[in-house]
Amino acid sequence: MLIDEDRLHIAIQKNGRLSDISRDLLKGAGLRLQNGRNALTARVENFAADIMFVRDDDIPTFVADGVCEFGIVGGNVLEEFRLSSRGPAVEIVAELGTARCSLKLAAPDATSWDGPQSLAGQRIATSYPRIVERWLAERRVDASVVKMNGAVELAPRLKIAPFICDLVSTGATLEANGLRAVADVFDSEAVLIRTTRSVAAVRQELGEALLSRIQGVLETKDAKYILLNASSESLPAITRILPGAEAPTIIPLHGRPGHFAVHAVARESVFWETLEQLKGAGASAILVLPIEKMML
Ligand SMILES: Nc1ncnc2c1ncn2[C@@H]1O[C@H](COP(=O)(O)OP(=O)(O)OP(=O)(O)O)[C@@H](O)[C@H]1O
Ligand SMILES: O=P(O)(O)OC[C@H]1O[C@H](OP(=O)(O)OP(=O)(O)O)[C@H](O)[C@@H]1O
Ligand SMILES: [Mg+2]
Repeated sequence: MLIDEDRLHIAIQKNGRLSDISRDLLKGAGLRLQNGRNALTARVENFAADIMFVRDDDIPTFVADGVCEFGIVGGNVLEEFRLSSRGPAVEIVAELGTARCSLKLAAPDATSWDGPQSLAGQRIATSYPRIVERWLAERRVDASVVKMNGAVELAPRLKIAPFICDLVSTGATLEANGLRAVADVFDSEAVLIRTTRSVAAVRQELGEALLSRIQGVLETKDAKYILLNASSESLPAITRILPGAEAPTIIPLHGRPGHFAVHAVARESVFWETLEQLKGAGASAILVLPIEKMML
């Protein structure tokens, strides 16, 4: 497939933790991908866009160079790229609230730790040398950083370095390797990035359309439509409880003076506890409905 000037190009991870997240987000935005899992590119059937399936480390470069207008990548990979000399021709246009993890400094359980100065003169193995070097410089600690591309947790056992700095979410990998986290270096989540290079008008327009759809998907992720009935006295308390709702619509109930139907979009998760609170405040006939699409 040749690069087509009239189509958008979106870089996503081929195989790994971000692959399904990225495909699902594009699917949620209504994009139907043509090719299967093994292709390196896919044409979108119903939107003028092509998808590139690449290693996550290459995604910021593709977007910064303008080869792809959009990409989905971990904030950690983007930050490491931004600290490189290639310059920041990339902007974050949406935080995806998923693939949350932290880059943490860790050491074998028995290693003593009295704060960052414990690292002075030590070696630290990591796949994110620039982030770690910045963290050390901010704390004026002089330590050496050893780059490893994977299996960083093995470094202390292999005597490559007594400390590591790697991604942690549940902590199970650290525990399995007899390591404990001693400091948080960088918190990360998946992000949608866009090139800051100028883009041909047709692709600029496609980009705006895609972004608006993706923002709609993110807005509706936890959003629910709530309907309930309430008396005029209970309305103030009820509207205070509605989670993340903007001004609700309040409609008089036919044949029941002083009683209203309340319709509201809740932007946050609606838990059973919230329904119980609403009921306690005088609401009845409470319905919580999923929202399929939203465009603001
Ligand atoms: N344990 C985790 N929990 C949540 N998110 C994670 C976790 N580990 C990594 N991530 C996020 O997912 C991204 C991709 O992780 P993955 O392990 O698939 O990358 P990779 O092995 O470098 O893949 P590639 O082959 O594309 O280079 C990471 O950069 C990070 O943002
Ligand atoms: O705290 P945990 O929940 O145990 O997760 C942390 C692990 O997850 C990531 O690796 P991943 O599983 O993506 O495998 P990889 O090393 O092949 O990238 C990361 O590099 C850690 O090794
Ligand atoms: Mg990678």
